[in-house]
Amino acid sequence: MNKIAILGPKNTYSDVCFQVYHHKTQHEPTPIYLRSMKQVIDQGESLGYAILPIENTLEGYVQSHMDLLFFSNLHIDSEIKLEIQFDYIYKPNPKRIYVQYVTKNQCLNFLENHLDETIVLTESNVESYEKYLNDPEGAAIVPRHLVKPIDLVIKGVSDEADNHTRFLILNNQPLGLKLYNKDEPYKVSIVITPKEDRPGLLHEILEGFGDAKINLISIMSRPTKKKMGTYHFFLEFMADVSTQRIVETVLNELKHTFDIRVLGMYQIL
Ligand SMILES: O=C(O)C(=O)C[C@]1(C(=O)O)C=C[C@@H](O)C=C1
Repeated sequence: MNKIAILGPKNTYSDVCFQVYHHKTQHEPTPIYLRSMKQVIDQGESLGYAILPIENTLEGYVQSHMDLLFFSNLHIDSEIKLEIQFDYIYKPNPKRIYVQYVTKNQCLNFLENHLDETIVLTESNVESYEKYLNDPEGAAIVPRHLVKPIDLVIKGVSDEADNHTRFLILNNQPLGLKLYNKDEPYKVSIVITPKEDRPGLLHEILEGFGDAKINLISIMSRPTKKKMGTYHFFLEFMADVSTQRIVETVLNELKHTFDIRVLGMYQIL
């Protein structure tokens, strides 16, 4: 029986994503709740599945999570986007605000008005909630679904009301096109690493995709962490059965100059 590594404790947004994944696919690996995103990715490789929040409306790509994905052997199974809502709950005259490290960057305007309290970063939103419960002078930014009627609360503290996070469901299986709904377009995520450094490399990549009329969704560069000034490029684009051949041709062509790693060909659930 497969297991799935999820950022815990239970009821994090990653856990909500797992419930939605189960509902949409009827696939129910046993959830294993872990205390940090690094543990989720490390243990996901042996457990079979893992859930990784990768991008947010306000924060953009979560760079530390991207790096975890790049340096793992996991592939992308599918993608789920969730609405994210944060409220602030507090004890009278709080001295400390517990907030998860990605959540903090989604609530910067609110926190700017709370400079007298000490910000304590946590690994997950539910950890923030538990720390608040145990601290008589505590406050926390937490998902709305955790707030109880007895809590003192300020509702809606994200920088923008329309806030979404994109989660990747990862698996340790061999790479393959995973289609939950046939005939739907799918997304391709790849990492391109130049074999050597010379002018015009990025132009060559973009030209390859442009000439084939493949519509790129995003391109990001991240340090390879091997040598200062060396980067790999993370690209995402949409494809479907009619463009599958063209995509293969472009990737094969680029392989002459670049190391190409396909992270996944997957559907948005
Ligand atoms: O702490 C949680 O609830 C999580 O699932 C993690 C996480 C993240 O790291 O992006 C998920 C969604 C929100 O963007 C904030 C936090």
